[in-house]
Amino acid sequence: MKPLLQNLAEMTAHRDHLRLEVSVLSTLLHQGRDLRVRALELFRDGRGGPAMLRPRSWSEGGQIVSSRHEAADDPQALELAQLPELAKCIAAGARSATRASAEEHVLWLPVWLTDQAHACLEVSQPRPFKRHQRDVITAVFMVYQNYQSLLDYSERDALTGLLNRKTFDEQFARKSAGAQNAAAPGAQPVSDWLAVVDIDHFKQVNDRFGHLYGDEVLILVANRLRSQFRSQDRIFRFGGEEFVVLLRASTLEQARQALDRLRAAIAGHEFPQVGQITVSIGFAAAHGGAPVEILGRADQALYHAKEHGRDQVCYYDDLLASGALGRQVEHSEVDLF
Ligand SMILES: Nc1nc2c(ncn2[C@@H]2O[C@H](COP(=O)(O)OP(=O)(O)OP(=O)(O)O)[C@@H](O)[C@H]2O)c(=O)[nH]1
Repeated sequence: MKPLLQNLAEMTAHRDHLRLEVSVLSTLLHQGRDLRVRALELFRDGRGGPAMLRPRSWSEGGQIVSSRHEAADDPQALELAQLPELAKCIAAGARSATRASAEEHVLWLPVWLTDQAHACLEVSQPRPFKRHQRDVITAVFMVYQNYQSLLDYSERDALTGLLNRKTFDEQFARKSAGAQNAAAPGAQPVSDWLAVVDIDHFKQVNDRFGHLYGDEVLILVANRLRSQFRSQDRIFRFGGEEFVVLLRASTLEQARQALDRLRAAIAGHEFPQVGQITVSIGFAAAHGGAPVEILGRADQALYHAKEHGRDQVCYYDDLLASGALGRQVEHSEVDLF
């Protein structure tokens, strides 16, 4: 068995959330005989749907394995309410919950990031936890949670709390590589879309009302993006007044509708002092090329939306099919880097 300190050192060497999770589970697994460990992801089933959970990684035959499914499609997902002790603990913002029966003793440790529990570690064994054992498990968990929050901080934009560009570069490159591996015969069709959302005439907001009001608009638009999309969609602030959404939708029409709903929601919102603002959106399928090419396509569609009246959603393939891009790209000032 590896010494605990060595396990902790290995754990904090990871810069990737899933590897870090696997590493903490593997460390916890060494803290008792017949111990079972799981990391449960907490998510919502659709916008406003019930709180759900699903095992994302778990111990199996002395190893840690991870689910191959996305949270929303995971057949192992269940409603949080089915684990009432854990549901109560999360509702109360508490640090741990337990359940004891003749066959099993369970300890749940929710992972809190700011004021939200995104995941929960579950440790169980057939006998009660000894005091020392529970203290060690809790201490390992605290190191994990602190490190998670540092990692999370480095991945986010300070103003809006959305994921930052660096995180986009890392996650999108990884996702694209995964999609290419999954492009085997019989694999599920990839149904991700990449949208670039850009506030129209944002410079005027700053010029007329000042940077503080400009910042406020950015925060409110970010909040709107968060509430408009589901938990499996990823939202990034790319810099300035530009946001990128990686959207999961089964069809082109669903993606278009989701993006147009966002556009209409922003256009219909009265921003304090500033009044009405609009956004232009360009989007493209998030597969069929290198990340930089996909981003370039969405950017070209955005550029077209800006050039043709703003406050609209444009899809790259539509523009290509209609010949609209051929003319535009020649004069394009779109900067890919
Ligand atoms: N308040 C605030 N402004 C920012 C921030 N980052 C970038 N900006 C401003 O965003 C503005 C972007 O302006 P432009 O790129 O000219 O675009 P625009 O005025 O939105 O025009 P279109 O995109 O063509 O509709 C500039 O005035 C930047 O100073 C920020 O973090 N806070």
